[in-house]
Amino acid sequence: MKLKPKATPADSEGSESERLLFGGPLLYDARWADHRDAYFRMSLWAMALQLPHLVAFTVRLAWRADRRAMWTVGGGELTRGVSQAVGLIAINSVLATVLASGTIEHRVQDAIPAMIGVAITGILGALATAASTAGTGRLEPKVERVATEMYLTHVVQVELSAVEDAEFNRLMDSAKIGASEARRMVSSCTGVVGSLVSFVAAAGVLTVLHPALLPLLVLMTLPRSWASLRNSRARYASYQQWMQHSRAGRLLSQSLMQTGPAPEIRVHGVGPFLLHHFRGMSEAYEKEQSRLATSRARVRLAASALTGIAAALTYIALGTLLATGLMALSVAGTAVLAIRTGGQSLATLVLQVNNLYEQACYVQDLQRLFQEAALRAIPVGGAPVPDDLTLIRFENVTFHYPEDSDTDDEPENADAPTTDRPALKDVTLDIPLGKIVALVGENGSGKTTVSKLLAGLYHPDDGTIRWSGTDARELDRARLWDEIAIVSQDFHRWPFTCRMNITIGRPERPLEEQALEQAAAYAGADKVATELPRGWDTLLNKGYKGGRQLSGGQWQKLGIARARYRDARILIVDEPTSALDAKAELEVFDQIRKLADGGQTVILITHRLASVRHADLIHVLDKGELVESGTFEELLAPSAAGAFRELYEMQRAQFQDAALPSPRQPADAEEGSAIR
Ligand SMILES: Nc1ncnc2c1ncn2[C@@H]1O[C@H](COP(=O)(O)OP(=O)(O)OP(=O)(O)O)[C@@H](O)[C@H]1O
Repeated sequence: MKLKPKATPADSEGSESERLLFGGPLLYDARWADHRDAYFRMSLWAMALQLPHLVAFTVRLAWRADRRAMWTVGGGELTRGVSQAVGLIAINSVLATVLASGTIEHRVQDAIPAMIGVAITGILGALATAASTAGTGRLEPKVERVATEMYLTHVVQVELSAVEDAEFNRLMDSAKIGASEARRMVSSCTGVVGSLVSFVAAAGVLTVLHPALLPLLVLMTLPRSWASLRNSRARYASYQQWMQHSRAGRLLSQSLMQTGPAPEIRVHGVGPFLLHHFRGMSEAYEKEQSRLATSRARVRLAASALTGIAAALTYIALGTLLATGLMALSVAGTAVLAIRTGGQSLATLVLQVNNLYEQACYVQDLQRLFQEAALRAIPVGGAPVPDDLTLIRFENVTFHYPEDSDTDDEPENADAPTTDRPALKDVTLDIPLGKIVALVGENGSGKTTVSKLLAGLYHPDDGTIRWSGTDARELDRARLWDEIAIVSQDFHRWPFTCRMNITIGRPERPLEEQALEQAAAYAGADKVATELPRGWDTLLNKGYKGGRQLSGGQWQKLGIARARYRDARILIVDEPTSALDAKAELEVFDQIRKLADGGQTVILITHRLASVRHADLIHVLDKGELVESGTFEELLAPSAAGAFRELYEMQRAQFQDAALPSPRQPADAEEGSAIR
């Protein structure tokens, strides 16, 4: 049986909401599933072969999580199954003795040992079940924690390009469920062991009673097995196809709940608009749910009909054996019991195997994520950063941002001029250590990209970045990052305390109060903390008890203080003062200058050209290319007449046009009052 996700013509175009808000259909189509995901091509048989491997994976997780609990669960289930088998044999013995010839007193007396056996196996079974339940309860959360930790460890170790890749995100989504499914797999595995042992016991007893009864029992459960497996597979296929759509739906609902967009949602009336689209997308998903439910009901109906026929056949066979004298009445009684017990065990076994199968699909994604993350992991080790670092040089660097690995469609607007334009093209520039180096240029000219490549977040497609002669690719990335502190345009506003928002700049070091005070004073963040109700301990997360919100400028001061606290050799500041008032801006630039005087390298990205007056070197970028380099004076020299001078003139003209009105003279005032 091979399943493909359903793709209707409407899916291929996407709903109105998908087109309007997300630019196109969000469903992964069947064609995608065909070549991207081997799972959909996997037959049930191939999956069944995979199952032991996935069960072994979960057992290893359980082993890592809590060995004692694992032994308790395994031992408990085995004991339960064995006591059930022995119990059946004891019941058979009781029935045979009671239905034999002789006086009733004698027959009951003879049956007492077997009855005691039945009671003991019953008590043992109950104790074993209790032990197994307690063990499973202890093991499950631990397995989920271990799986989640492994998941997160792999995710944080991948390159930035992987985190930005839609296909890797899809895998992360699916594998995240794998971590919680691994937890459920523990109880399913337990259930499989328990029901398998019970079934084997009942089957053994049945075979002894009459060999013909066993195949009939198996026949009874086959249709149900087929139905369950088919339905789980359909559910998983649908989940995979709709995953991105569901994520987008969650995005809409979260946007409506978050504090960030809340003011705009209210003032601009975005709420009803988003709600409308949320409803539209939810309704589309509801249709898919209904389709699944209808298909599930059909499959189950067919399975029930087949099970009924098989049950009838089994009881007819039993009746025939009785009628023809091939089976004694006592044996038939035990057979009915064994069929019932065995049937129940088999039904539970099928259900548990089915659960296991469905959970294994997600756990398989977890394993795939581990493999993929290992392939895309940031390499560990490498050359140390040279001690005598004096210069970082970009040599003919060309860089394209990585494409999504699943966007192999032709772009709709193939003539768009920027479609394949590199973010940086053949850029050669120097960053001397211990200096202030400014990167300027229009929006999208490549300034931030230069800083990201410098920070080792990406590698060039062509060309080389050399740290005092050593190719940055060969450097140990952890050591390279140790040299760098960043305040990016969109630095993260951690939803933690004010103190943590600064000291998280050096998370590996114990908190240093003095360094915190210094870094805060440097960026003017000390005043921000003083004005907060609980000072440094104020939680900066408005939705929580005692949580506060800061202004954009106050946040920016924390961001700058964080980078300062990191105390790295190279400080990258990307638009550091965009939200600061004029006084704070002057103070920050003054501090940045002092840093360079103290030997720190500052990479300053800004649109305020007057602020780069004190830079030792200015690189001007345009459409990803370096167009000018020099000092402020050199770039403004009349002979230069380049991009920098042009931009600077434009900014200066804005201020010149807005001449300050002269203070009003008393005579003017009188004149004014006369006019009034
Ligand atoms: N993560 C990314 N993935 C794909 N393309 C990107 C990414 N970041 C930037 N770009 C593209 O790379 C080009 C250069 O962007 P970059 O952010 O370096 O410009 P910038 O000079 O810093 O602009 P701004 O002054 O607006 O901050 C732009 O065309 C931008 O769209």
